[in-house]
Parts: sequence; structure tokens; C-alpha cells
Amino acid sequence: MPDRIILKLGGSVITDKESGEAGVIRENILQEVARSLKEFADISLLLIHGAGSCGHPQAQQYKIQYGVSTENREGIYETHIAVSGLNELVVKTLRNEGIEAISVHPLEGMVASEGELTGYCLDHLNLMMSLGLVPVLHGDVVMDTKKGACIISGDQLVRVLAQQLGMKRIGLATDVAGLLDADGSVVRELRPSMAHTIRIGGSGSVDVTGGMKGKITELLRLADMGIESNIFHISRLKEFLSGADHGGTRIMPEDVA
Ligand SMILES: Nc1ncnc2c1ncn2[C@@H]1O[C@H](COP(=O)(O)OP(=O)(O)OP(=O)(O)O)[C@@H](O)[C@H]1O
Ligand SMILES: C=C(C)CCOP(=O)(O)O
Repeated sequence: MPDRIILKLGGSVITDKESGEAGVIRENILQEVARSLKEFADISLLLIHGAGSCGHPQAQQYKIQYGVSTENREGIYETHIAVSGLNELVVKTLRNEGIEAISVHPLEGMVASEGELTGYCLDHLNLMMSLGLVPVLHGDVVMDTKKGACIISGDQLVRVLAQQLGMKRIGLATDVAGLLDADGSVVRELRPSMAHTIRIGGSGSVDVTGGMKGKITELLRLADMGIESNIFHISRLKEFLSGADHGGTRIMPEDVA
């Protein structure tokens, strides 16, 4: 069986998150990514993407992260439709390159409690990958037993799916070279015991899931479970896919050399 890899494409990469304008998708970057992925057709891939400007502004406008009642329930549709539109374009672009991508929307099959995914069946993802399909999930709004609904980041999906599906390698491509320290240098290795020594911020743009801080929190939880993950700049995608040095940050379990 080929190695299974999870790749998250950051919303900051595939959308224009910084301009503050909602819904701007970087189609040229998506095409480049699709072409790169095509070169690695022998990899068994599960793709996750963030929302960027196609979901974060809507989630913030409807205050989804503070809970959902009949007052703001319209935000469930508005947020989901924004990120689903992005997902449709991601899948279409991959398929145009001959990659057997298929959309999987978390809202339709996952439930959370207090913002943490608690209810889901992943059998279909296993079966899809066994058939050589590339499931394409995304950060989404999902129903929540305590809060009505909540936002699940692509980073949380990375943690849950990496753990549950036994993925061999985990990579998060974003718009920075990796986790940066106070001098702007890339932190090449991060372990749970040293995380408190680095000042980690949110995102420079509208982001309801915590930006870099949210990402590192999820990946440190993976490290605590003995699973390594990687953050790198999108321009280093091929290095990550081929197993070469991607120049970014490896988030590692405490006792791994
Ligand atoms: N110490 C840090 N090192 C690197 N980036 C940082 C740091 N602190 C804050 N950031 C911000 O985190 C951003 C990356 O996180 P962000 O969540 O926006 O990325 P993403 O995963 O690509 O987007 P999305 O959440 O929409 O999928 C960077 O663009 C940077 O502005
Ligand atoms: C805002 C929505 C809909 C999902 C957020 O996912 P992320 O961009 O991975 O943080």
C-alpha cells in the first residue's frame, strides 16, 4: 500500500486573506498546486484546505464562534456556502489535472461538542483512499451539541484524521516559511516542552480559528500522541511530497531524535 499523506492547503495560500475582501480565490496558485500534486500520483493523498477569505469573514460576521441560536443561525448556511464554493473550485482544479479528487464536507457527517469534533464516521475516507480517490475536506461550520454550531478549522481536521486514519506524513502548507521566532527565523524543530519559549501570534487577517497559534496548538496535541507534522511554505510543496527538506518547522514528539 502506498504511503498515506495528509496535506493541508492554508486558506492564506489559496485565497487572498489579507486584503480583507471576502471571496477572492487565487486560482493560479490552485493550478500550480494541482500540477505539483499530479507529479506525485503514486502517493495516497488526503487533502484538507482552510477557508481564508471564503469563510472566516462570514463566521466572524455571524459570531459563529460564540455559539449559534435562532438569532444567528443564518450564519451556518452563509459560512458553509462560502467555504463550499472554494472547495468546489479546489476539486474542479485538481480534476482538470486528472487527479481523482472528491469533495467531503464536514458539516454533513461530523458533530462537535464545545468546538471539539466528537461524532464522525471515517470509513468512507478509508475506502475512498483505497480506491485511489483523493478526498478533499475543508475547515467548516458543524453542528455542536453544546453551542448549537461551531467552526472546525482545517487544522483540527488534520489532527483528528491523522490520528484516526494512521497517516504516514502530515504537512501544512501556508504563507510563511514555518513557525517563526522573535527574530523572524524559522524554528526548525518544535517539541511540546519548548513551545512556551516562542511567542506565537494569531493571523494577520480575519481568522476565527486562531491563526498560527491555533495551528500549533493542534499540532502539539498530535506530537503528544507521538505523531510528527510539518509546517512549510507552499513554494516548498514538492520537497515535502518527496520527503526532502522543506525548510520549515517539524513539530515533533518529545522523545523522537
Ligand atoms: N510566530 C509566528 N510564525 C509564523 N506565522 C505567524 C506567527 N505568529 C503569527 N503568525 C501568522 O500566522 C499566519 C498563518 O496562519 P493562518 O491560520 O493565517 O494560515 P493558514 O492556515 O494558511 O490559513 P487558514 O487558517 O485560513 O487556513 C501567518 O500568515 C502569520 O501572519
Ligand atoms: C471559517 C471556516 C469556515 C473554517 C476555518 O478553517 P481554517 O481556515 O482551517 O481555520
